[in-house]
Amino acid sequence: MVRESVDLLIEARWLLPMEPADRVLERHSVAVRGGRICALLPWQEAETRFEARERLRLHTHALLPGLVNLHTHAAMTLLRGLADDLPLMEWLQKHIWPAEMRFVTPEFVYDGTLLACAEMIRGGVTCFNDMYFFPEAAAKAALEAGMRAAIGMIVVDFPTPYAADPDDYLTKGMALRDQYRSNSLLSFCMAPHAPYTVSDKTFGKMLTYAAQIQVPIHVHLHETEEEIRESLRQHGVRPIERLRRLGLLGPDLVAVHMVHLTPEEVDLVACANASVVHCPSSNLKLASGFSPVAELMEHGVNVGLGTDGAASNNRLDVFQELRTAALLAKAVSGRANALPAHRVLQMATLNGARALGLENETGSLLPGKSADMVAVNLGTLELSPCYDPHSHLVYAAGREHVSHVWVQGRLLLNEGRLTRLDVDEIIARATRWGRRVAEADGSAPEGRGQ
Ligand SMILES: CSC[C@H]1O[C@@H](n2cnc3c(O)ncnc32)[C@H](O)[C@@H]1O
Ligand SMILES: [Zn+2]
Repeated sequence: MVRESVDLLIEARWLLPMEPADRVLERHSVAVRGGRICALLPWQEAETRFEARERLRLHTHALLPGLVNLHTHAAMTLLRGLADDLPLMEWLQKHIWPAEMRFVTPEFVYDGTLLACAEMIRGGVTCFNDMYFFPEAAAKAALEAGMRAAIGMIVVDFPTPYAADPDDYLTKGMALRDQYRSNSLLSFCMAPHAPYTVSDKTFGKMLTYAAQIQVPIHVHLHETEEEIRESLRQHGVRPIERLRRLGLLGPDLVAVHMVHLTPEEVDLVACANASVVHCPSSNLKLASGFSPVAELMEHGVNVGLGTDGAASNNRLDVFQELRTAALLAKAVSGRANALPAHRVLQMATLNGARALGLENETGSLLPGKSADMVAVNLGTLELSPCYDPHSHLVYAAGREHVSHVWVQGRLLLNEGRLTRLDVDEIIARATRWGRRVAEADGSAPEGRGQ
């Protein structure tokens, strides 16, 4: 019998395809050809059917789709730890926005995003949904890192070093999207920052553009009680109702945070088929509150997971979000069976891909999809024995157990080592930025050995 040739054959102890959420394939292989998954089959069958150019035996590992970080501001790695222990508006207005006005340039965004990519790849993330200034620099860094990214065409209704006014933001975003239109790793989102920074008129324009080019609309929404109070004062309605009236509440909406929701709002979001991004660590750290995630999911809402930026988390660690989301859902709903491990993993993979309109490309291990995958070693001291790989991935493992990462079949992490990125160079650049920011902030870190 003539064997079919493939580029890569990976034998994994456990394959977790994520479709359906709780499926576990034991002692199965994944065959990859031309950057795509071509088959999932038992080790023995793979052996007889395929002739592999390269093979990998991961006999203590779980292999699953790459994690999707559904909301981040990647370049904020360079502002990590600058202002902690503050509520959202004080954090933004007194610390983060002034620092961004002063330091954010294309170089800052490129260096910060590359640092974020290195951190995320080491943590098993293959795709991130970004919202930040100078998105052209974020796109360049993501491509250099070999990651999949959804780049935000951002707008706020005030001038920043990136753009002068809403039309300027939109023109720049649309030009960037045109430039990368046929790139297989980059997709785009319309990204109005939040209800308190974007006017009705600007939301209207963004909706028109988003419908024209068929991209999701990525926005912070119902993050704090204060946001809702301000909206009631200024617009007479809560932000979700305001967006509904403006026509934004629909299947293309990717609403980040959604912490404070009435039962009627949960119904509205579900009926609209909108997606929600749950960012549990950011919500805890900024004391924003607890999103009713289990309730949203029980109503059929597509909920993904995000880290938010490194200045409000302070890690870009989706493994941490998996565990925190699972534990919080139980405490918030009062039910220990709320959000079982396989469901949380599906949130961080397939649901993220769905929200970005990428579910035919990534988010699960199915023949025909891109080979965006992560291997996690469950054979270590603290993870032995393993009865249930879903359980271990959510409740016991951490990003330190990620061993291999592939995007489009290209190996980005090999036995814990980044294959494309120069870690020392990334650290050196981050340290230089750190010195500049700290000097301006009056807290130069000489005493910390830098
Ligand atoms: C328009 S670029 C993105 C903008 O968002 C800021 N930001 C970071 N984290 C949050 C958050 O949790 N809520 C609202 N805004 C946030 C970031 O600093 C940039 O200014
Ligand atoms: Zn955010």
